[in-house]
Amino acid sequence: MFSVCQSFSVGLNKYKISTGSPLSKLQRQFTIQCASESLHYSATNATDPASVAASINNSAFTGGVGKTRGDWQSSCAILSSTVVKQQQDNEKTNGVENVTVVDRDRISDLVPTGNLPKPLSDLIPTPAHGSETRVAYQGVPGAYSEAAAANACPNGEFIPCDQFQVAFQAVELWIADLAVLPLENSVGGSIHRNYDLLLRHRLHIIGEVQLPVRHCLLALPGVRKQDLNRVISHPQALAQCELTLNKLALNVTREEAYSTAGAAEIIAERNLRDTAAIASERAAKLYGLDVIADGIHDDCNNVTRFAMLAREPIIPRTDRPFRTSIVFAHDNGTAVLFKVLSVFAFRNINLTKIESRPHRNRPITFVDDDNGETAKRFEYVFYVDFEASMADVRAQNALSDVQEFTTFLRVLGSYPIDISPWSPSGGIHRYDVT
Ligand SMILES: O=C(O)C(=O)C[C@]1(C(=O)O)C=C[C@@H](O)C=C1
Repeated sequence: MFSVCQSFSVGLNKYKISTGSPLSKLQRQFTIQCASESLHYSATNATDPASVAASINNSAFTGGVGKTRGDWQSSCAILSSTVVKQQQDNEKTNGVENVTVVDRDRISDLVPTGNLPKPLSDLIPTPAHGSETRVAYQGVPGAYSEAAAANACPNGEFIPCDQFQVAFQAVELWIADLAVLPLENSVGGSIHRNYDLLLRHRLHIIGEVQLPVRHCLLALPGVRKQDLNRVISHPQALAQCELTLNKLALNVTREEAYSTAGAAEIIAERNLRDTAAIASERAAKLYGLDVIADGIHDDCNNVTRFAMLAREPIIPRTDRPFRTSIVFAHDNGTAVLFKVLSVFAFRNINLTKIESRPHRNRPITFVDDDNGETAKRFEYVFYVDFEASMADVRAQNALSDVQEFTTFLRVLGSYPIDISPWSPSGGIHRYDVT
């Protein structure tokens, strides 16, 4: 028997939750009703309707998306199911889509509160443990990732991790509240490892940091460029400085290190007088090295985009520019990728990034061609970023359509775009060799 226990509202929609009998020790079935439909939801560890309401609100836009439209609505679009329906009717009559703000608590959020963007940090949840937000990053102090973490959370406590995966795990295991990890660089391109890890872990993107990266060549005090046999750094940093290193005409081999600042640390610890590191000025100060060439990155607009990852998503809004990141896969079909991308184009939603990675569970399929021969086809998952908030009905409807063409769809996060003032990171022709 179900009994009505709790009502809650999401934007303009009112919902009632009824609790049912337990499915198991840990699971209980709940029914959520709104004016137009009834959805079933079973929650692990949830014992009361209030915590179900909270977890629904949290997972609403970000959970993995099920196979059917019903699953999709219960996991992703519940916050706006009525709004979407009304909107679709409007679309039919007007051919135009409006932007609707959906916020779980306050109708006043329907009204944008000002012209200026708010700082990113006002969306970072306050940690329950009461102390500073703990931010995991890959590398050691002096790494660009540490600078990005400080940018994301100026008063944070920073936790260095030796691998990207460890930073993911630090958040999952509650050692950290956030992880700040690089996704792409304007010169070096995508950091594929982190795209793969996003899919393997269940963290949510809650923000981004676009960090201008200014590389320096560092060596022990007194070392001149003609003393060098080796330059060591993170592979991204080596790639970002490739042309400039050639121009400097150093007679050096290039070797990879796990972090730019880690490379500086190695030189200091081992007293390597024939080796330079590509790293930040801060790394030079921390490890007692000299800057022997400053601004050695190939492009003065050298920017790395970092994702802020958390265990819980943030509630998307429309009072500032938002980006949404999704990942999807599809089965064989004609022009599926084109169809998927067109759902954004038709709604005037700007795509800012597309990345494909091998489909881990199904990297290759075999297809019979017209000559009766079997060909191998590579299979991919696609990561797409687009400029719209999941609180925007255009984005909700676009994803509803994407669902039609795909076999797997997950919203990795809907988060404010970093629009902090731009200062170039110096660069080519600006180095000064001693
Ligand atoms: O080694 C560092 O300092 C890092 O923070 C890593 C990293 C990266 O992975 O791309 C971050 C920013 C720069 O693009 C170079 C390296």
